[in-house]
This record gives sequence, structure tokens and C-alpha cells, in this order.
Amino acid sequence: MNSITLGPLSKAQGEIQIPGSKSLSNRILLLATLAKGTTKITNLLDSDDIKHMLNSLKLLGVNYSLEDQGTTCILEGLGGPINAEVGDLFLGNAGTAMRPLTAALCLGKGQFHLHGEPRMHERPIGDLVEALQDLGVDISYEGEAGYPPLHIKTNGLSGGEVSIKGNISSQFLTAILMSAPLAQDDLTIKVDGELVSKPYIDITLHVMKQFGVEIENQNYQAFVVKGQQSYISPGEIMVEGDASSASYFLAAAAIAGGKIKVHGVGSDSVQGDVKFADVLAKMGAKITYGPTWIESERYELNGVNLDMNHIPDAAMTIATTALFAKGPTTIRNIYNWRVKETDRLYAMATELKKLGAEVIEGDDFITVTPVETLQHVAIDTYNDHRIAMCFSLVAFADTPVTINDPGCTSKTFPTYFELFNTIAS
Ligand SMILES: O=C(O)C1=C[C@@H](OP(=O)(O)O)[C@@H](O)[C@H](O)C1
Ligand SMILES: C=C(OP(=O)(O)O)C(=O)O
Repeated sequence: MNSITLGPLSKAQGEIQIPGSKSLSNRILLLATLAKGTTKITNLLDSDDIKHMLNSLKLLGVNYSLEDQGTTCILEGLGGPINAEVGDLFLGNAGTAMRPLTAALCLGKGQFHLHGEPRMHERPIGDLVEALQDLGVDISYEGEAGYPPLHIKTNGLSGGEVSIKGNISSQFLTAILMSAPLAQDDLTIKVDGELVSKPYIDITLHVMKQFGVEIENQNYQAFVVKGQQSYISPGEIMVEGDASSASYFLAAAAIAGGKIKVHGVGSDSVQGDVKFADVLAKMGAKITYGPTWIESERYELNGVNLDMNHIPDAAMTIATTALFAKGPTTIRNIYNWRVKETDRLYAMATELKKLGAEVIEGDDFITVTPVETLQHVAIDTYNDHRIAMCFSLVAFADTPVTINDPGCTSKTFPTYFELFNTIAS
């Protein structure tokens, strides 16, 4: 198997321009498609998750051109629902393509088949499907009930009132929210129970507003959306840098000696994952925010015990940063790590234990207690980009680290290891 060995390294120093946000790129592509007018999208992320969205849009008849190595996209909006009558869409393991497209396709008239990589067929989608069925769409499971692949037979999305569960993934609510303005009637969406990963809903509402649609948010428990509206292209829109991708570089500086400034995310950012820097600061790192940048510098790190439900992706970076802190670190309220690219609670615990750390894997938490000396091992990455990126930080210990299948970072960050090598020495 392909692998790379890094370190031992002792310094992380430099300035990084972080590539565009995955969450924003796929939301903007979808709303630009539904909008009236042409949209020029700049700083688009060029990665597998975005390619799955772009390939699907092309198959569905959307016209766009790509420039600047895939980071600029000029897309002709349809000014309404996707009007293809059939589509067979492969969406890899991209939650931000699978979930929002499932809802958006229901707005039109036609029959669609949505599928992905084997892991995508193990990632739940039942809560979204049930809500769409309640809104009059004929959706069936082609394999196990509650999971893709899906078959959609639709004649438009009715309005009214619908409930959706929020305790497994916020992407289900995001999907319904983005489609709701184009439904046949006004729609009230009620969130049933707890809502996880809440800041991602703020990203959704922000992008909808950029495309001219505002909705009534009743304290994240209900959303009231007027039907038969149109999204309007803002003309040009820039994708801000990916805050989850920034986490690895900010952590690198906090762990090693040196200073790193990450450009592309900052105090003006709409992404909840910028709050990762606050966790680093709580651990003891010196963090400075500018509107569009964050700087991180080492100071003695201490373990923390925090609820990280609001930053599920960047929280993984804390699990390996914890190896360099004094005392144990507990990351709480992260049950849905289990239904992402892999069972991340199991995978993180297993790989951290291989290094020699003491780890408790709870149902919805992980506790990592660092040890004096880490072992040189080969980290299995479970086809999960974030596992590969998180464990690169182990290279700042006194021992090297081997990362198996480093190419899996192509899901959201194909150039990760190249950039890592420019700041680490
Ligand atoms: O809406 C989004 O862009 C995302 C929401 C989060 O998922 P969940 O809501 O499933 O936690 C996050 O983990 C994912 O990487 C991106
Ligand atoms: C959970 C993730 O991805 P997805 O958008 O496929 O849910 C992730 O990027 O960490």
C-alpha cells in the first residue's frame, strides 16, 4: 500500500493560503444552479467532493465552465428547479452532494438514481427521505432501508408542514432548507429533538441570503419558508477558505515551536469550525484573529474537557493535538463521528492506541491521555481524509509517523501533504 513517513519534525513556521471551503463550495454550486442569472464562483475548492457535485450538475444539463485549475466556475443558473427528467448520479462519499441533491431533485419532475461509494451506502439518509416522502415525493431505497442508493420519482415538492430529526446530521435540515423556497407552497420545517452540528445551519442560511432568500428562523426549532420564490445570482461570489482544513496548520504551530498564519479564514468567517482556534487557545496556544486570517503560536498546552458538537470535523484535530498537552483531553458529544467517512470514534481510538496513548472510547466521547514516548507506527486511514491529516501532527513528536494511503485527502484537500511540507521542518 502507498504510504508516507513524516518526521520527526520540530518546527512549524510560515504563512498558508487555505483552499476554499467544501461546505460553501457545494452549497454555492447548488444555489447558483437553481438561481436566475450567471454566477462566477471564485476560490472554489478543487477536490473529490466538489467534483462529484460538478459531475452530477453536468449530467443534469447544467452549463458551466471551469478556469484557474478548477478554482473558478462560471455557471448558468436555471432560474428554477433542475429540469432534467432522468439522472443516474454517483456522489462518491460526499455528504454535501448526496443530501442536498436528494432534496433539490425532488423540486422537479423526473426519475433519479443516486448512489455512491460503499461507505456512502452505510451513511444514514432515512431522516431526510422520510421528510421528503411526507412532502409528497416517491422515494425508495434500492438496498437497505434508511441508506443510499435511492430511487426518486418526483413531481415537485409540496408545502405545508414537515418534521425532520436533527440528532444524526444537520445536512438533512440543510437539504430541505435550500430546496424549500422553490416548493409549491409555503413550508414550515420543524426540527424534531436535538440539532447537531448547528453552525452548519448558519452556513446554509448565510448562502441562501447571498442568493436573495431570507427565511424565518424560530430559534433553530422551526423554520418558516415562503414557497414559489426564486434564488437570484449575486453575480460573483468568493468561497472563503476551509476552516476545517485550517485546523491542521493551526494545531501544528501550537504543538511545535514556530508561528503559522493561515489566510482565508478569520473572525469574519461564516464557518463554525473557526471556533477550533478558541479550543486551541483554551489549551494554551497563543491565537490571534484578523478578519480573514488566524495566527497560532506555541505555548505550553494543557488538556481540556469540552463539548465539541459544534465543530465535529475540526474536533478530530484536537484528538491528536491532545498527545502534546499536559493531562487528559476529553472531546464530548460527538456521537455522529460514527456515521461519517468511517466510524471515526473507533478509528481515532484504535490509531491513538497504536501510538501508545491511553484512550477511552465512549459511545459519544473520547478521552486521550498522552504518554512520554510515542511509538513509530503505520497509521491506517480508513479512507478518511481527516484521519490522514490529523495524524500528520504526530510527526512533531520525537518519533516519525507513517501514514497509509495519504491520497485519501483528495476528498477535501488534495494538496495537503505538499502544503504541510512547506511549513514543517
Ligand atoms: O453541512 C455541511 O457542510 C457539513 C456538516 C457536518 O456534517 P453533520 O451535520 O452530518 O455533522 C460536517 O461534518 C460535514 O463535513 C459538512
Ligand atoms: C463529514 C465529512 O464529510 P461529508 O460532507 O461527506 O459529511 C467531513 O468532511 O469530515
